[in-house]
Amino acid sequence: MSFRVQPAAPARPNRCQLFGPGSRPAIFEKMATSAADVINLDLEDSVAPDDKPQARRNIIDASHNIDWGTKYLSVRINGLDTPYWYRDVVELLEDGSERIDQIMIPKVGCAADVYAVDALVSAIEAAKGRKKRISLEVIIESAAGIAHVEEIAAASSRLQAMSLGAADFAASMGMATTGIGGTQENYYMLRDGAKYWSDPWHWAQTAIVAACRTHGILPVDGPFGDFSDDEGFRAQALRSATLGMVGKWAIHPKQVTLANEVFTPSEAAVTEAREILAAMEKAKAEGAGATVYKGRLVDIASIRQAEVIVRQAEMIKA
Ligand SMILES: CC(C)(COP(=O)(O)OP(=O)(O)OC[C@H]1O[C@@H](n2cnc3c(N)ncnc32)[C@H](O)[C@@H]1OP(=O)(O)O)[C@@H](O)C(=O)NCCC(=O)NCCSC(=O)C[C@H](O)C(=O)O
Ligand SMILES: [Mg+2]
Repeated sequence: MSFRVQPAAPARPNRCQLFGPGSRPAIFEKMATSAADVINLDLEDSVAPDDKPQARRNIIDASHNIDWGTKYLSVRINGLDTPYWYRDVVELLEDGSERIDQIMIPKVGCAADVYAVDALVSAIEAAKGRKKRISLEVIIESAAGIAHVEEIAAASSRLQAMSLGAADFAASMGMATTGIGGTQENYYMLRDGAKYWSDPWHWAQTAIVAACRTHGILPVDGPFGDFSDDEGFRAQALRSATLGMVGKWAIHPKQVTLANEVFTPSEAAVTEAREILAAMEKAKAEGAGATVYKGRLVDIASIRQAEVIVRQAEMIKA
């Protein structure tokens, strides 16, 4: 291990982030009673330009009047290249209730983007005497974002989560697809005439996970656009979980259960992790640093792997 200890990510469940347009207040109550851990009310791309002022007011009202229970309540502001973002932050934090937990910044391209929002949030919090410290989350969804992912992860002590936004990412990278996540028809290897599909999102996800884990941030997989394809969603989410991501967005309520299922460690996985920990305790007592569990090697690194699963399960139960 490096002399610089890897910081822990925030200990709160983030298995599913359910999105809804700020211009569609009729669904806010449904979002609040959903099983998602995080709610993202949107002011950005799901809201038409003319509707943005009203969408802000809808979200401000909802922060006062809707019972959001234990949900982590996040609002996606507009990008820093638009004329909207500063009013989003000012109105939300001057007029919105203390129930707002987090601001999501889209299309972050460098650390200074996060710094700018942090500075504005800090000034409003101080001026208004807001009690709760607002956290930030960012979306990596551009070539610049992925190129600067590590400096972005280190940009602010407010930063808690980072998502991959597959749609804008594909556009910014010039990828030849209109698909949002999942298998892409033309991304395959050919062997003996048979196609083997590969995962074009894998490298970006891995870069995000590494940056997040280095700086104690939650890595999250973004949207899966085809909400009629449950199996496609599940496959994408399982790959993300295997890579170290903690959750995934839902752009339709039917995706919430799927995400929660994948990002909640199964009883079998938790039992196995606990058995590995017990086997290693026994090995340690016998003076050994490694042992055999179900015919395979487990050693001190296996303790750290098993602890990831047990910690995740305990945090979700708490
Ligand atoms: C995708 C939708 C527009 C679909 O809405 P709708 O046509 O109403 O769907 P259904 O008729 O199937 O709805 C069934 C019931 O569920 C309720 N509903 C719908 N959506 C939501 C929701 N988000 N949360 C809670 N409840 C919802 C309906 O009211 C129906 O209820 P009932 O009548 O009582 O049965 C819509 O789902 C939607 O707007 N989704 C969110 C879109 C969004 O926020 N997009 C932004 C995030 S993705 C993105 O930005 C890309 C990213 O940045 C990137 O670059 O990758
Ligand atoms: Mg986007």
